[in-house]
Amino acid sequence: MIKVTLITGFLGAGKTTFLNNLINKYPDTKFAIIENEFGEVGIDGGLVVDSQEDVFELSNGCICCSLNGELRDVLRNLLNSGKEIDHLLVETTGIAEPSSIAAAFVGDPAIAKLFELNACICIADTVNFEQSLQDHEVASKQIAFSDYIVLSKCDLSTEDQVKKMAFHLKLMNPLALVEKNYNGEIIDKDILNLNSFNTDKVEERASFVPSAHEHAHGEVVSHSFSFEGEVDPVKLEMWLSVLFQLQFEVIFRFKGIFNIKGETNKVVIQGVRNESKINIGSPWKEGEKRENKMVIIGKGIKREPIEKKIKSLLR
Ligand SMILES: Nc1nc2c(ncn2[C@@H]2O[C@H](COP(=O)(O)OP(=O)(O)OP(=O)(O)O)[C@@H](O)[C@H]2O)c(=O)[nH]1
Repeated sequence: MIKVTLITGFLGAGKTTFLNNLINKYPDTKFAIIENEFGEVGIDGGLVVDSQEDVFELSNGCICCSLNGELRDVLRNLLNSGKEIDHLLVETTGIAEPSSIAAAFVGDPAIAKLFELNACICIADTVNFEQSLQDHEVASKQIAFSDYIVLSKCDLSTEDQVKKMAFHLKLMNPLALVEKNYNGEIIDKDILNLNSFNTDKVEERASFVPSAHEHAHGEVVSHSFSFEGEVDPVKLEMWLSVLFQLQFEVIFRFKGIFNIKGETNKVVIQGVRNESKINIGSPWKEGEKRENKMVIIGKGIKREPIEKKIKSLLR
């Protein structure tokens, strides 16, 4: 299995700088890198530090739309090349939606068998981020989808600005870890093994989610819910399939841990665009409060209908 780390973030946020530092931090890891650029001529590939690495460029389009088929071809070619690869880094264009790229790794069984999506990292520029958020919805989608948010250019902002931004981002995406970064240096963390899509990691992060919370940024809102009771699996499945099929354009991220009727273990569900990933988590411990937890981040999502829906799931 080749682990995959997606690196997203708005235009000029510091993605290539971060990626280069990542490559330097792991000299013994054999990387393959996919650089996606929107213009006709790819230049980011040339900016990657170590020419020893296999750099694939997907230019003149954005992987999340027109190039998704091409991404699949590159992945297949990578496998067929017979090259030894430990880890794949995918740097998206600044205007890409990471969820649709992630969906290629989760939704295509041939790819999912060989590539394991490990984490999605968003580089958020402390200097220009507020403006990008206001002007471009995709900047919110990148934050909403990521498991790990790195604040870049902290050396160019005041400590107070950085603190405020970190606080704000945690409200926007209560599931993500937010870290400060100065000049692209790598934080002292095992970035290649964040394992954010693993069931136990989702469970761990969910324990930090507030029980009831709403945070809005323009039209983008993040809702968290926490409720007791046994959830009916058929009703839950029906609701989520409708939600993911019909509303994936407005739901940027979904993660939930459920206490399902008749299940001795937690059930962990993650939404990646119109795909959902259902896993059996750890067993409920004796005496543990069997609390369902759910986070939904998206555009213009109202809280009340979901609260009503929750009640019907418990009946
Ligand atoms: N001072 C400072 N500059 C940074 C930092 N991170 C990146 N930069 C600079 O910001 C500029 C853009 O950085 P890149 O790494 O190319 O950004 P990117 O997100 O890959 O850019 P695009 O591919 O165009 O979207 C470069 O001049 C970097 O040197 C940082 O933490 N501090």
